[in-house]
Amino acid sequence: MNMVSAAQKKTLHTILATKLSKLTIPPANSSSSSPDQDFDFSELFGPLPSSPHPKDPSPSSPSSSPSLFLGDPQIIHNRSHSFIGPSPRFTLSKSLPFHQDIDDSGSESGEIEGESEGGESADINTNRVSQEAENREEVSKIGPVDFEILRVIGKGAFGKVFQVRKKDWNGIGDGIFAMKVMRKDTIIKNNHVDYMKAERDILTKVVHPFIVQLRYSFQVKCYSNQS
Ligand SMILES: Nc1ncnc2c1ncn2[C@@H]1O[C@H](COP(=O)(O)OP(=O)(O)OP(=O)(O)O)[C@@H](O)[C@H]1O
Repeated sequence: MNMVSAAQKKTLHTILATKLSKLTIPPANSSSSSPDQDFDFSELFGPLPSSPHPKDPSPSSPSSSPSLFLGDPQIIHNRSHSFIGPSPRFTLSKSLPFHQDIDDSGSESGEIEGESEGGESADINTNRVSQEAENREEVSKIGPVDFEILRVIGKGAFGKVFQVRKKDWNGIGDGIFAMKVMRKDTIIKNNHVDYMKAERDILTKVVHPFIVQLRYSFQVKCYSNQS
């Protein structure tokens, strides 16, 4: 058996050490000019309330500093989609039970789409068929004003996810939801429209204890911050 001599080992270590010392880690934000621009929804929701702890989502928490909510959530893993969405040969249903275009007059570009997915504590175990009928009237009124933004809970390739509380206007019921907000202009620009519609359709229709159900989806006009 060939044994590596101590001298050879030392040489290998030296080569390895030289190569490693030349490795550089690029700064996190060096890849694009303004990647967070697509994830800034302050014009829609205003500044987020301070709530550093998920169990204490009260906006009136006195101890938090502004940076806790103005900053982004801790990103554990960044994904980047390089694919171009599903093939257009799949015809997607337009008559989604929970989908409503709040602002039909707005142009596609510049609108912001929000989707509310039942969070863990939201009641998503009701019978969907009867729920559809029950909620039809409710759905016609659903929009951003019906949700109180509590905190940012995540960021994906296409949008930011907020923890929100549904307001109990008419005694219909409130609850904690996850609201995913995406910029339609970015989705269109990146050719991800079919992908987003497929995700919306699938999450609306699939009822499974391991898959969050999409309860509402709506779009609003983007209010640009022009100074
Ligand atoms: N219903 C939810 N309940 C709790 N957290 C959620 C929920 N939906 C999303 N999140 C959090 O927000 C993050 C971003 O979600 P999002 O759906 O935008 O992207 P993703 O599924 O992680 O990745 P991709 O954008 O590649 O599909 C998730 O990784 C998760 O941490």
